[in-house]
Amino acid sequence: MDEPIVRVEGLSKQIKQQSIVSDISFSLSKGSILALCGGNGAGKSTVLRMLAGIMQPTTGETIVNNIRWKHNRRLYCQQIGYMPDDYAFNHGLTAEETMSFWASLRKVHKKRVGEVLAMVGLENVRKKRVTTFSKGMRQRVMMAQAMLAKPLLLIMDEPTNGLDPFWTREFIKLLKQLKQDGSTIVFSTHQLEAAENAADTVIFLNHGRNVGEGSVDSFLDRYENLYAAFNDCLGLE
Ligand SMILES: Nc1ncnc2c1ncn2[C@@H]1O[C@H](COP(=O)(O)OP(=O)(O)OP(=O)(O)O)[C@@H](O)[C@H]1O
Repeated sequence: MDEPIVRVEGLSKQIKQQSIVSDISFSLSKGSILALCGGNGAGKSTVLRMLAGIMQPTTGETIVNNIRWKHNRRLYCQQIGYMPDDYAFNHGLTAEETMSFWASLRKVHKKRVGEVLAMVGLENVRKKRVTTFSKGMRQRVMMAQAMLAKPLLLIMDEPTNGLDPFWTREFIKLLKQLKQDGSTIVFSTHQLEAAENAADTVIFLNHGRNVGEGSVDSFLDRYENLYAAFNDCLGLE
């Protein structure tokens, strides 16, 4: 493997003495796509929040582009675009105004707002208020904001939630395009078809632990699909 661009070492999170995430480690080379897969409450969002630098790990380290979160949080976060699994939009703002606000915070040229809205198919509704958008359209606004600053690492929490089949396919195409352009991507999902179609490697999480990992191709050599692989890793029928 090339020199990894992302390194996660022994990441754990405890909240009120409860173990939420235990000893997660992985590394990613530039231009690779990792899917974190698991059911509700498996710990996916918690891992992604720690990797995004918005939640402090109890133990372990995250390193992106050789920058340790512990050493330089600001510079670390500048390497990353993060799409959370939920977001409360400001009622009054249009899609374009919402994106322009984020663009100004990140010192991104306004021209990029139109580019990313076009990438997620929202340029025709850019003058409409985001609060009038469907769940899937709001997801696409959040994807667009994560891509604004052309981050080295794109982290997306449940990006296909609320997307219809057309936009799920478009999303997969978009990820492949971003990968070709050199982005490294980590996304979470409980939709294993999305992982199968979009990711290079997967980690299966259960109760905050890694219960299986490998390349999608290596799983598909051994199993009919990722569902069968996931069930086997969890010891299910
Ligand atoms: N701030 C918190 N305080 C207490 N428990 C928490 C907190 N955040 C997460 N948890 C618990 O940690 C576990 C993992 O949560 P997390 O949101 O990371 O899972 P997830 O895999 O993203 O789930 P989902 O697919 O339902 O979004 C859950 O049992 C959740 O209730």
